[in-house]
Amino acid sequence: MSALARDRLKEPDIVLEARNLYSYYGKSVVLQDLNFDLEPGSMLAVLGRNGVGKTTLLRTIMGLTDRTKGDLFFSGEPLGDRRTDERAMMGIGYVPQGREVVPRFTVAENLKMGTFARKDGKRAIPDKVFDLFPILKEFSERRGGDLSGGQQQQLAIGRALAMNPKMLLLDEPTEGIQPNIVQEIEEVIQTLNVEHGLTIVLVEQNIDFARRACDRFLVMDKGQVVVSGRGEDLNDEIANKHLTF
Ligand SMILES: Nc1ncnc2c1ncn2[C@@H]1O[C@H](COP(=O)(O)OP(=O)(O)OP(=O)(O)O)[C@@H](O)[C@H]1O
Repeated sequence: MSALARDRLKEPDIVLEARNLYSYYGKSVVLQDLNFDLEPGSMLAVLGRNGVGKTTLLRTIMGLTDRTKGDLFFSGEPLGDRRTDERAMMGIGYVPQGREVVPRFTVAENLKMGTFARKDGKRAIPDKVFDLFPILKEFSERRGGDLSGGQQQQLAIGRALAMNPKMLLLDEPTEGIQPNIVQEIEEVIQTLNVEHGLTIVLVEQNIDFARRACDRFLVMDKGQVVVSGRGEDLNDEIANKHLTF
């Protein structure tokens, strides 16, 4: 273990830490020299125009890009050579863009898939999932593919919660969802963060929600962080300069 890794193990007060992080698809570099910390129970918004590398950041945290350089620590442990399934077992839950619900599986079967990444071997779907999303209980025998977009998003979040994660990565969870469900999903995200103390990394297009809900934000451009700060400091000037099309 490197000296840097040893130092990080002494600092369990940081859940996620990136130091000089680069990430590649094949030979193309996508993320360049990212540096950030995430405290336990905090929520980080990752913002930026299309194609700047937001999804790639989440995929890098999950070990789903071809190659990385630099350091990434989760609860003080280096993630560098860990496989994706090991990262899930360590407590990183991932809700990808587009949800990736298995359409032929029932709601209950989709949720059960989430439990396979539990360290404690428990296969029961935690009550918390149904408390947060009662519709998933009601529709537990329906096929995932028959649910509406908003219900599929709830299922995808529920599936990630079924593994009892320490940190949740959410990629544009309200994209393409009807407005009445958007508010419901935003409320659940805030509940998970504020009441359940879950650490969250949220890729988000909705600046108002990011400002309201997040402790910190990063704005990315061409694979780099161009502005970062506290959620409440996410102002119109930053939005106009880096986030409007
Ligand atoms: N699997 C891949 N192989 C090669 N290049 C990729 C791959 N996925 C993404 N890229 C490239 O990496 C860059 C960043 O893409 P990424 O999807 O991370 O951006 P994004 O900010 O999440 O965009 P969006 O808001 O559209 O989802 C883009 O130039 C994209 O073309």
